[in-house]
Order: sequence, then structure tokens, then C-alpha cells
Amino acid sequence: MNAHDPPFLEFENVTVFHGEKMVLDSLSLAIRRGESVAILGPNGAGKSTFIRTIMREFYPVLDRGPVTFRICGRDTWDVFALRSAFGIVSNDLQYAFTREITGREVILSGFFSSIGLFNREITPEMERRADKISAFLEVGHICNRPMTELSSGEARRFLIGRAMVHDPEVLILDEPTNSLDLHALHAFRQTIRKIASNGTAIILVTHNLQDIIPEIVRVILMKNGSIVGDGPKEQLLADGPVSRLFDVPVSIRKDDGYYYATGY
Ligand SMILES: Nc1ncnc2c1ncn2[C@@H]1O[C@H](COP(=O)(O)OP(=O)(O)OP(=O)(O)O)[C@@H](O)[C@H]1O
Repeated sequence: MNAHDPPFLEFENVTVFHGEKMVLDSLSLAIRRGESVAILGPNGAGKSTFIRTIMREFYPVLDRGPVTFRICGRDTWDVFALRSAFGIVSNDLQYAFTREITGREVILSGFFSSIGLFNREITPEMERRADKISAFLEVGHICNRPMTELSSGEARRFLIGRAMVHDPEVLILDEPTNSLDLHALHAFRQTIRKIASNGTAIILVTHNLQDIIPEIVRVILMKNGSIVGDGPKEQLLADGPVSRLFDVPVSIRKDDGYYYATGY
């Protein structure tokens, strides 16, 4: 990665429909290589659709003027290569792993961008990588347990491990702390901070201010499919912008590098 690399993401005039409903409305934004950002917005704002559009699950309409839809300087991507290059962790993914599959197998499935292993050939190099990731995420001791016998927090770590097998330059986290209790939330934050300080950029999608780790300095506010704010978090994570974003009066409190909404 150097100063001449194209941005990670360049979107201009990206409009996406689900059926008749416009879910992304002429989005324009750029995210630099190596830059960590949080996309914050209420339920239904279009955040997941935005991520799924990056991953080429959805495509912008082309009949509303010129569109730029570029990842790492490229307009076209092999979808498998794209999904391997950028690790993604979402709740949908966690729900997909309901069968008897161990945490370690979940990590290994990242090599095939699959939900299970289905008799794929696992090379010794893949095994070594999975073990290294398990150790990094501090889940080596539970990696042979089935996913169905892990807590949400433990299972989430294996999904992060799955996303890390190709050593992605960007890790995309879509509502990563849903259903985590306070202990699991703390452990999760520590894990993401460790990954960020190891040089991986984080794109975090959330409606929880407290998910925004101190390493993320840029916040993009999304509402009704549009970007309604984009800038440094100390400006945007303030009473006015957050109250308007969620249509409820809140007071923002900052503590130890994290932001919390109170008083609603
Ligand atoms: N596959 C789909 N088909 C039809 N409508 C959809 C589909 N996916 C999402 N939507 C609708 O698009 C809108 C935006 O949904 P999206 O999941 O992108 O928002 P979000 O900001 O991620 O919300 P949440 O925080 O609740 O997950 C919602 O009104 C949703 O009902």
C-alpha cells in the first residue's frame, strides 16, 4: 500500500433498489486504502445494503446518470476474488453456521468462501494459518467445539477468524455486537482493536455508538439511504447530529475513547 494506490472504495451516484424501494439514494463517497471508518445509522438506513453492494451482491442502477462503482481502482471484479480479498463478518453469516461444524472448520471455510468444508482439500499451509489465527484470536482452546455449543461471542470470533484467512487489508463488520453480553462485548472490542493495530483497516457498520473503537476516527452517518454526515467522530458524535440521525433527543458522553448515547 502506498500513497499512489487508488482508494479502497470510490462510489459516485450509486443508487440501489430493492424491488420498487430505493434503498441507496445516489451515494457518493470515497474511502482511502488503510482508512478505518464507521457507518452509523438507524435500522433500515441502508447500511447492510451498502456493504452488500461493496461485495457485489447488489448493483447500482445505471439509468440515473453516470455511476462510479470502483473497488481498489477496479470497475469489475471476480466476485469470489472480491469476497476473498475483503473479510466480512455479519449476523447473516453467523446464522448460516447452524450445522455441526467446529470453530476451526469455520475458520478453514474462509479459504473457500463457503459455509462448510464439503470434503475440500485442506493443505498443511491452510492448517497452519488456521492455527495461527486461532491463537491470535485466543480461541485455540475451544476450536474443536461445534459452533452450536459456543456462545455468541465465541462464535463471532471464529467468524472473524474465517474473514482473516486471506489476511485481508480491510475487515468489514456488519452489526458485529448484536446479541453480545457485556463480557463478550469487551472481548470483542479488544479483538477488533488488536486487528486494527496490526494494520488491517476496519469498516464497521452499526447503530451502536459504543461499537466505534478508538482506532476509527471517521464516521459516516447514514439515514434513509443517504449520507447525512461524514467527518471526524468528535464532530459528528455529538448531541445534535446523533439526535437528528435517530430522531430522538440524546446526550452524548465520551469515556476512555468510546462514545455513548444517554438520556433517551
Ligand atoms: N433483499 C431485500 N429485499 C427487499 N427489501 C430489502 C432487502 N434487504 C433490505 N431491504 C429493505 O431495505 C431497507 C434497508 O435495509 P438495510 O438492511 O440495508 O438497512 P440497515 O441500515 O442495515 O438496517 P438494520 O440496522 O435494521 O440492519 C429496509 O427498508 C429493508 O426492509
